[in-house]
Amino acid sequence: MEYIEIFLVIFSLLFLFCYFFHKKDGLPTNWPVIGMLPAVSKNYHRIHDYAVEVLEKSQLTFLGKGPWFTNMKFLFTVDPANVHHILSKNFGNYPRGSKFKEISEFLIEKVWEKIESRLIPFLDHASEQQFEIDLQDLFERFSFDTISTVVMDYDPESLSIDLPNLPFLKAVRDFEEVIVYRHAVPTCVWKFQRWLDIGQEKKHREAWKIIDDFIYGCISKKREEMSKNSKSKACKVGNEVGADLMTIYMDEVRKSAEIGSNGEKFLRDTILAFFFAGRGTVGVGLVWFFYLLSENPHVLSKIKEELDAMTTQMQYHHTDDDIMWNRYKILSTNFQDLKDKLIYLHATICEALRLYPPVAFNTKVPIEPDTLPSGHKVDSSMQIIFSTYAMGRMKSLWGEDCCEFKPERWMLETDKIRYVPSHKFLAFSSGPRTCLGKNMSLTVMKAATIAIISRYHIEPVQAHPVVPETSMVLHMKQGFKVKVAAY
Ligand code: HEM
Repeated sequence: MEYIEIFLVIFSLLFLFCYFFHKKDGLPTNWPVIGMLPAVSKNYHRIHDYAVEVLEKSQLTFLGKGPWFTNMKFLFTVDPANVHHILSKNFGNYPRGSKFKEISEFLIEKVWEKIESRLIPFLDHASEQQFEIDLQDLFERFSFDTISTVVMDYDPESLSIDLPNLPFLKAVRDFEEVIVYRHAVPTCVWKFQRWLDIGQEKKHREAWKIIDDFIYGCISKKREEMSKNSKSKACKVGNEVGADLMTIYMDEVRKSAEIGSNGEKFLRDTILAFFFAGRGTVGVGLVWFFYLLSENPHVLSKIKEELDAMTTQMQYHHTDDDIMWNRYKILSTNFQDLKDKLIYLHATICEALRLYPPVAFNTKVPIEPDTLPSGHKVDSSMQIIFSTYAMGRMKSLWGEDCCEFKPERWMLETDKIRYVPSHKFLAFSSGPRTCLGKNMSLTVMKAATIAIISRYHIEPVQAHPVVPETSMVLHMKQGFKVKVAAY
């Protein structure tokens, strides 16, 4: 038999095999040898929405398998009972202890400073010159500068009029891209690439060096500053207005015998963890929020109504200059007012984070074998994946209108916020590992929203569909192009 005939026979057999064994229920088929690779490859470009379809059809939990040689097993779940079990009840079995302090509200003044000194001048300029801007890029730069200032007391000024291309910003983007790549390919593949120092792994090494040098540079600069003037504002810690996280943690390292000689590395790791956790997430949260507002002008009007009512009702006697902008400023730097009084704005942000959670999925690996409330057995050979994106879009959890943007679902009739347990609204995770920047993020998002909607009209100029990228942080695939006009 000629080779071509042998090939045709094998091909026909494979075709018949695929035809008879292909599952007709819309769930991915687990093929011999290649596992679920075909279904995943076919839907990779729309992986988040594919997760919604699969999990809706499989009663909220689905067991996925990679090619046999990788021995990859994944349990995808959006079942609130499983989430509660893993992240709270049996937390010890799904490790990584928290060594962080919650970011405190006193840092909000630094946030407003960034709004006034960076965001507003840029938007004024864009409005005067009438040029198109990518709101995603703008918010990424805004949150990059804000988080750097809050965490390291350093403003990289990435949000300047000329939108500079900073090596550190690029290194951070490269680094995040490689992390996603490592999740997507078998461990042996990326480890081999690392050994050869090629491709994504070479990029990772180079990016890591830039980030490492930068963070250590900031630490030693801060040390110098502190030793030069030990009584300066920067050295006062605790609830002192103006202290950044690095200063607070340096004080912790100085006091703690346990950290000892690892102090420098502890500081680097802690600063990095905050930095990575906060940098992309806030920007992405804001861009989806503004996209949803542009699609739902009635919601924007209601936020403005609430804001107007607040600023006119509240008596800010302690300001001499009672112009509107100062009222917004006072409101936006009052942590308690932002938290308790702007109920509709709060509901709107929660609703946006439900539909477009900045951290689209999260993974855990059990230490010991365990049985989840859904009956699924898990062990240490298995990765458990929570799709936060899919969880916000399950009909069984949020009702038939789950894909609609309805801030009212977060409100009680008494105009109070409806309590939703964190194992159902997973945007900030749940249990002892809940996001430590949650309150800060909500505050930053509210302050930025107040500043923007009170001054500008935003007009989308999208010529393409707005869709999420296949990545852990839910970026928009092609950004969000808009024009701004000052009122
Ligand atoms: C809208 C914005 C944000 C969202 C949606 C978000 C979401 C999350 C999620 C899902 C986790 C859990 C990750 C895991 O289990 O591995 C997390 C952890 C964390 N987040 Fe955020 N985050 C946001 C903003 C921030 C900000 C601004 C900061 C601080 C600058 C921050 C600091 C942290 C830290 C330190 C952790 C790790 C907590 C621990 O390990 O105990 N986050 N965040």
